[in-house]
Amino acid sequence: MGNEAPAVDPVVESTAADIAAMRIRGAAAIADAAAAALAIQAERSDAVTPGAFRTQLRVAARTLYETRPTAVSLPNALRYVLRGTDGDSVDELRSSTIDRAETFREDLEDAQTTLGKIGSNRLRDGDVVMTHCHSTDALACIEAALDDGKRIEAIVTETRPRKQGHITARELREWGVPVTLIVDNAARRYLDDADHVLVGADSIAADGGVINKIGTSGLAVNARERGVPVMVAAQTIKLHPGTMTGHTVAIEMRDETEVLTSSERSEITDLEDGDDGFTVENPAFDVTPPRHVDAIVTEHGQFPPESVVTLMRELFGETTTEPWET
Ligand SMILES: O=P(O)(O)OC[C@H]1O[C@H](OP(=O)(O)O)[C@H](O)[C@@H]1O
Repeated sequence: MGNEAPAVDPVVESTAADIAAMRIRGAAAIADAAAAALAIQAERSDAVTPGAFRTQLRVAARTLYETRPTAVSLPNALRYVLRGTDGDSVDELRSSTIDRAETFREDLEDAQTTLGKIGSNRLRDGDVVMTHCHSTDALACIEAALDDGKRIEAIVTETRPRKQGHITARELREWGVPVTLIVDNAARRYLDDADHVLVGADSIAADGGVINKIGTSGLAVNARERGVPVMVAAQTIKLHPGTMTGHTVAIEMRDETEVLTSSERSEITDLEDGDDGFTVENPAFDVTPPRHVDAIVTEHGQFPPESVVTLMRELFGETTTEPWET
């Protein structure tokens, strides 16, 4: 009995469920929600010994970690908070965890503001920006450019299958930015009207490869062919330390119901028992090779993708076992 994994706070469970179902989505928002959930776990912990507190926190971190595999901001957030958990008593552990989570969340917000200012330098008055999916880091660049009085227009891809382009369009319209919404397949046609492609990232690999919403790599290849620069807005929590030691970034495969309804499926297969010869694949992300990316904009400055590894080493050092695995 004593060896059973301790129960985690219901808020941790519900945050994990919200991340998995994408009610909380976007790499930065996921990291923020995970840190907030760990703080609540710490605050409400019923552990009576430091060992029990730490075990409970590790189980909470693992619960959050197992929700979605691609955005490295999630493990980076969990690692940051857990490594700051310090003290000899439950009370000390509790308050250090809460403080650390708060610091993380504040830094996250500050980093996005700084990144936005840096990224806005690439945008000139009157520029047209093509976006893909919904990225708060990418939008921070546009917001900063607008704050500087620049007029910006946007071409927004719908971003199948979940149409997060609609979120981008709504936000840009709230800021008064003229928006043209297009289906993903129209991107190449409209690149001639764009001065930049601006996207976010879920993970950045050590070789400068950008892991972002499915369709980004095709868009970047087309942009290169059209001579339109591709700018990736990514706070340093999107840097994937594991890729420095040869790990690849797992690409999340999501449910086929995001792509087609069951009645659409049965129109295709027309078989009550299903059809073994018909498969739907729904990868949520793809990898854009560094040669198709012009700049990665972080809160520490802009980097050619190939040089991002230097920053990665500086910030993360050598990777070790994750705290929730021990
Ligand atoms: O952190 P921010 O810039 O907000 O978002 C970064 C990326 O996270 C999103 O993934 P999803 O919608 O969670 O699958 C998109 O791929 C977006 O570009």
